[in-house]
Amino acid sequence: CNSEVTAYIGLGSNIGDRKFQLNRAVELLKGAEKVEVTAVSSYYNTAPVGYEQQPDFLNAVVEIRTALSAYGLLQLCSEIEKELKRERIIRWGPRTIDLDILLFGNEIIYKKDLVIPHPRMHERRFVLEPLNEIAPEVLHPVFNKYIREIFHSSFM
Ligand SMILES: Nc1nc2nc(S)n(CCO)c2c(=O)[nH]1
Repeated sequence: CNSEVTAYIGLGSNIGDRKFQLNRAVELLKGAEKVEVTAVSSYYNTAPVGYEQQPDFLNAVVEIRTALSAYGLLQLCSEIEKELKRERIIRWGPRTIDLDILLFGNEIIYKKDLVIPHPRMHERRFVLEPLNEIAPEVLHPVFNKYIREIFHSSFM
């Protein structure tokens, strides 16, 4: 397995059939070239963070093994978002899905269009709870703390 990494993607949806939306995103990741889905967290209903005047989200985290580069994975995530936003079932109207790259192996990337680890993941229970469920022993390469430590310390 030349140059494959384990990466973690955060999924979030708060418009339309949220569960269907997350399931579709997982299916599209499973069907993607150079991507193997190795774990999917439970789906968590979470209160909106940032802008409160919107519906609750359904959030999850997916673990993948991938031979894609970080930019290749970013491209795949935006393709999946576009694909799902394009799909419309009349009764629900627009669908919303976000795919955020949380971790990409131990890589630290700080570019205008790509920052990894995700800069706000350590402040977000809607990320930490599903991530801790499937990857408590993963090390955050910037904080050098295990996900379970960050998750538990975020409730001090
Ligand atoms: N609970 C919750 N709040 C959020 N605020 C924003 S922005 N987002 C979108 C993150 O990409 C979320 C989310 O996914 N879940």
